[in-house]
Amino acid sequence: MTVQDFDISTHTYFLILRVQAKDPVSDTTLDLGELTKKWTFRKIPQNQQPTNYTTMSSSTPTNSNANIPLWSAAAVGFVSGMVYASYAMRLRDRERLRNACSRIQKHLLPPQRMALGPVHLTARKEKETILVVGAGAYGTAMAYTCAANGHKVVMHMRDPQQCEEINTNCRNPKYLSKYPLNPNDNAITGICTRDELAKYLAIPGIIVILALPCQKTPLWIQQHADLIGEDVLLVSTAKGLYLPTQQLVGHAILDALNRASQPLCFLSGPSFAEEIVQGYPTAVVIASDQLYLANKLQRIMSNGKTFRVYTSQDPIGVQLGGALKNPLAVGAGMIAGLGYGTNTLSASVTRASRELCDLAIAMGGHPDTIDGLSGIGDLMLTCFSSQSRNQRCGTRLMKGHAVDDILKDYTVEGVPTADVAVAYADMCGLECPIFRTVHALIHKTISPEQAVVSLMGRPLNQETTRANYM
Ligand SMILES: NC(=O)c1ccc[n+]([C@@H]2O[C@H](COP(=O)([O-])OP(=O)(O)OC[C@H]3O[C@@H](n4cnc5c(N)ncnc54)[C@H](O)[C@@H]3O)[C@@H](O)[C@H]2O)c1
Ligand SMILES: O=P(O)(O)OC[C@H](O)CO
Repeated sequence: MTVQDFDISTHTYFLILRVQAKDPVSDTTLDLGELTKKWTFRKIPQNQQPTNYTTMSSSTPTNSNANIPLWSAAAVGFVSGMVYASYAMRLRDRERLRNACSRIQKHLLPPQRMALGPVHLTARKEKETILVVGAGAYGTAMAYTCAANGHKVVMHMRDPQQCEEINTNCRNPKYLSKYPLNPNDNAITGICTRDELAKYLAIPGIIVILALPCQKTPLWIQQHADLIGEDVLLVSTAKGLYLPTQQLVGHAILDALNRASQPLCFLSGPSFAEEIVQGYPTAVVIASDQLYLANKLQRIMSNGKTFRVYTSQDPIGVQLGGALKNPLAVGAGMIAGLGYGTNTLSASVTRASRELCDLAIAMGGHPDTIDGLSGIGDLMLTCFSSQSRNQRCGTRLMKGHAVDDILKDYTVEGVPTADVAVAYADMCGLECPIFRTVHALIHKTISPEQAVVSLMGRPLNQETTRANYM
């Protein structure tokens, strides 16, 4: 941040401020705004002075009087803001930088703030290399989003034919095949061999988006741990709880790497893959213990029009919200499969949201996170839309389809996650009647008729009583 120039004459003060800062992540200079007007500081009679800010005016100086104390106050404001901003930059914290810039702006009158313009941390300009692991529906949507923003995107998949098709015809033959994979003329490359994977994973600064089903993610990581450097940024999009060890997927990834830490982010929120590619405005959240990692991905993936990324420093809550909504969406589908109507669905989703909050908070999530995109937001999306595979699975189960047949047709994270959710509820001493009923219906330990009686016939109580605790 630099003061380019200022000039003080007896009656008039000319300020030309250019406000810049260095982005610690991209190492580029960010333009935060510019004050190019000539400001005149004039003395206002005591009884006309506003109480809480320094008065300046951009009118041409005529009879205005010099007012050194006012200028001093403004200068102190700017300098304190700059000191705070340089401190923020040392901390590599863009939020603090934003706050520092707001502090500077507080010393300006509203029209002057408008002249300066809003404080924008401009979008990252450099292009990244991004490796998307998994060429399913969500991997394709993630690759598309990153490629549309101009990044170099490579998708890794197991199937050589699928890979060939992507590289020759620019389409994923298995998922979202209607959409050409060259948004903004930036073609996505397919790779399928371990050697190619090793080559890309060795690129300094490579970002790896993991778009595999939750139950497959730790195994893939374990098989490729030797290729994944300790500074490779991993972004998990899996929305599930890992059944073999009953872990959050992040913990399972670290165990699979056999490392205590790794740059790791979690992307979650209400986002059907196809709607992303269709360009329907979509908002997601990316969480990391290290906020700067989430901030970095926020700038890489957001596009200002159709894809908006929020950041979070609650990776536990974001993982729990995205995973636990899935068995509840299976339950919503069961209601449709049993032929019930909107009363039943609305009541069930409302009570399900209470269970989701109670369980996620008991397991370490933050309440605000569960109220957000990765909790209630995604619960709404999947419970109310038959686009949801979890929702469709519930409907098919109630129509007599076998769960194994459904799982052969498509990924349903809610099925294995229901088992872990019930284990978590036991560990926390939570009643969670909807989770338990969905789990029992999936495993056919109760009939649909018994399920209705067990939910509707529970002891009567107040709506807001935290009766969920056993
Ligand atoms: N589809 C969506 O709209 C959506 C939205 C948000 C989040 N998600 C989450 O993203 C994750 C992936 O879901 P999806 O919809 O892309 O699933 P999908 O079934 O469409 O695709 C999964 C892909 O993973 C590949 N795969 C499976 N096992 C593998 C292994 N062992 N090694 C390598 N590749 C393997 C499959 O071949 C397939 O290409 C899930 O956790 C899901 O909840 C999906
Ligand atoms: O199709 P589903 O049920 O796996 O849901 C996909 C995503 O989780 C929606 O955000």
